[in-house]
Amino acid sequence: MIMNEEYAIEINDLTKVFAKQTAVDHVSLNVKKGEVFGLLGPNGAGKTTTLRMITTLLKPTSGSIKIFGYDTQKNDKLVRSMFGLTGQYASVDEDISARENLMIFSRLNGLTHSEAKKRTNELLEEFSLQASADKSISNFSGGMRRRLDLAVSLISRPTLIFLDEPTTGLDPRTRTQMWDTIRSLVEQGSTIVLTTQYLEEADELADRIAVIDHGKLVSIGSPAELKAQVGGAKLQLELLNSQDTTKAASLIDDFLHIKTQAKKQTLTAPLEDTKQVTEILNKLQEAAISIVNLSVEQPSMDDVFFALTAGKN
Ligand SMILES: Nc1ncnc2c1ncn2[C@@H]1O[C@H](COP(=O)(O)OP(=O)(O)OP(=O)(O)O)[C@@H](O)[C@H]1O
Repeated sequence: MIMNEEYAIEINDLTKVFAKQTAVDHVSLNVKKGEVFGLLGPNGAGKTTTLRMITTLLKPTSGSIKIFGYDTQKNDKLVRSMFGLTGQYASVDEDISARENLMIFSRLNGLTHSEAKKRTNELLEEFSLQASADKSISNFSGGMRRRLDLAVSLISRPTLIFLDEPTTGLDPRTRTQMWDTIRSLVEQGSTIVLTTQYLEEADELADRIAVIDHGKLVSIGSPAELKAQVGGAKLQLELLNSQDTTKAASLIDDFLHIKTQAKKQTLTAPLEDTKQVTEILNKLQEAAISIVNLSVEQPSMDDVFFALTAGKN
């Protein structure tokens, strides 16, 4: 079997049709080894369905998926031993403690009793769950519960980890802690695929993002590349005197070779490079035009998302 050394996952023309509805529509993408890959999309976009197919929980209608070079439909058992999965399907037992859950899942993963005990202690420590290790998890907070879910999925030290909406429903502080945990997994060399509805989360964590809408891959790239697709930074200048507006606009037009937008004494112009700001300020100063306010706005992931999915929802 020829294995592509670069990719952890290769998805080719993947489609899932439920009854009449196409949940995933001819999606092709590759996930590189060692990267954090984000599947981003609104509710019902097809993220979970895609993840369930990659992780062999759901059979594709058509298309193929390879994990570390192995076809998931032909080698499902082998492939399943290659990754950890956590999120919407985690099935830890509510009535017993975190320690007992970790012990049970360790034994299910084939560890001996003493290995299971050792791994359980390591994971309780790594996920800061020692203090509550012996309490019933029905008393756990959402954040503790997520950490336990993640700990369970890491028992076998998988190098490929799937996280389905890892921070949905968590408060901002717990969400930040979860991000730190995810980053530390990346430092240890794991490849991570996560789904999220949060633009900010994708921006914070992902090396590359696939934007999915109505089952289709709308765009793929690094956060910076996606932002560049909707245009670069914008300069906004507020002039002291409104009678300078026309002159200032034409100075900037000549320099940037674009049409500056003017609204009263506020001018807005797209920038190719933020270094252009200094020269614009110099030119305005030479022309004795005073400004009272200046801002350079970078496009946000929100801008990207709305631009890419505009008119489709
Ligand atoms: N088992 C199923 N049977 C029928 N339709 C389904 C099934 N699972 C998902 N769907 C439909 O497929 C579409 C995609 O759903 P999916 O759960 O993959 O979206 P999602 O992007 O993960 O959304 P969310 O953020 O809400 O989890 C939705 O319209 C959903 O109703």
